[in-house]
Amino acid sequence: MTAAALQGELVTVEITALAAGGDGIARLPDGRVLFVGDAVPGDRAEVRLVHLKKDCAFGQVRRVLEASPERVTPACPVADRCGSCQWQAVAYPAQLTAKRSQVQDALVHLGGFEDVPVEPVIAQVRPLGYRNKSTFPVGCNRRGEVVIGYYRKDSHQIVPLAACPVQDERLDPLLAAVGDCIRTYGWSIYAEKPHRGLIRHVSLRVGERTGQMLLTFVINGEQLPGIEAAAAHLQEAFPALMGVCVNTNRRRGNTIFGPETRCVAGQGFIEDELEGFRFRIESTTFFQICTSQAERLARLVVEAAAATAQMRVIDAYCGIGTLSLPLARSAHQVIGIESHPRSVEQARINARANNVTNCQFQLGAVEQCLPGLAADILVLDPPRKGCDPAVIETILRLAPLRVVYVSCNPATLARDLRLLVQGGYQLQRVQPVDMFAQTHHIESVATLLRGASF
Ligand SMILES: C[S@@+](CC[C@H](N)C(=O)[O-])C[C@H]1O[C@@H](n2cnc3c(N)ncnc32)[C@H](O)[C@@H]1O
Repeated sequence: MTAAALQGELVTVEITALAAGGDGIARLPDGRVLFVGDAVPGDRAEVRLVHLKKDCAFGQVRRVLEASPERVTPACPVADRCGSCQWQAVAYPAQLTAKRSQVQDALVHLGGFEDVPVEPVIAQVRPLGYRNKSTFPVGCNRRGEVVIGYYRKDSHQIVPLAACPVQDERLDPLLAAVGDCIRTYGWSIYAEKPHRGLIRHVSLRVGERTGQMLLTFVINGEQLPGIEAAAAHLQEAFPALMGVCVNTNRRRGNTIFGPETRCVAGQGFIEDELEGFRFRIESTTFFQICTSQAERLARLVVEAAAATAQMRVIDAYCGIGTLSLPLARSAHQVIGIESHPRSVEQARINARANNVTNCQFQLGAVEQCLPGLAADILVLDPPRKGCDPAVIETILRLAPLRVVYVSCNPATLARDLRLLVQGGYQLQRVQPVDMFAQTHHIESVATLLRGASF
């Protein structure tokens, strides 16, 4: 009989694959699945067991005994500590293979599909330096010095960053200058437990195509003393910095942005280009993290929707209209639905500024707006939690010819596709698109056709 593994014990294992959350997968001698942090498929490693459960266990690589051929030196000097990227040590082609399996596995195990048409992942042209937005928590180290960086995995301890190789390199000097600015002005730093102090997060945005930048301080208060002078100083040093904003978030908890954003210098938005359109992007409006991949995604959605000049398209969860405007080129009419008021406002401005006259936007939850509409084609791009069951019921009742489902979460995608297929749709194709190189996250576009059972 195999002796039971103990917490804290060191075990030697072979890593066979990467799991959905980013950990490597191995097996304990008793057969239990072991999820291993910082592992690469093909590694033989000494692993410390940190948490044991009845049916699985969790561990952390302590020493790589034989490195996998897929193991590479991370581009980031703090990759072993920073919780933002899980796969910096995994060669990019192996990341893509793992992401495709992740989508396939979710569809098979969570969606109950047998024969799944998952295409190879569309890779990012630049797997580093692609992030057009970074939002960093701000804290103090033990010496009371201001630190800006990402949280360590499973903690709220900040790993200080001088630069981030995953973000657009034009944001690196701005990040350093923002740190200097906070120190110079002596603004107090927010502490979670006592819920005191001002500066909580800083958010940096850059237009990949335009180079325009936007800086937002998220504060636990209304006023940041001296912000006008600080902003003027930053704008002088960074001519591409279009504006500086202050967002007020007085709530406890992990939600980054509060409900109110004020522009304190310049303008409260940047512009970027996608598929020949120019989009306004504010600090709190959604815009895909990599503009060039967002463009590929938009092309895929337009292709999959295959709208003709007679057709009406609904773009549900439309954000600022980055899919609606490209869809409007071939459709008779596009109706966007979005619950975030600033995004709807921006979507309308974006349509007008780009001379798109056949797009309308409704403010409200898809759950509430969709039942009153009719469409030939439905595009869905919900947040990670996927669609509310009421939305799926409405889709089955409205019965559009095609449904194009864009998802950043294979698990909820699999759940919702299953419901649509049970309701009579045929799953035609699933195309994963990498939007988040160096992390375990993956975007997918699924195309469904209304079946004969309608
Ligand atoms: C993943 S983003 C997609 C945005 C857009 N399609 C794009 O590509 O930029 C999801 C959007 O859905 C919005 N949203 C979240 N829940 C919603 C709901 N129940 N009804 C309408 N919009 C919602 C969010 O505000 C966000 O803009």
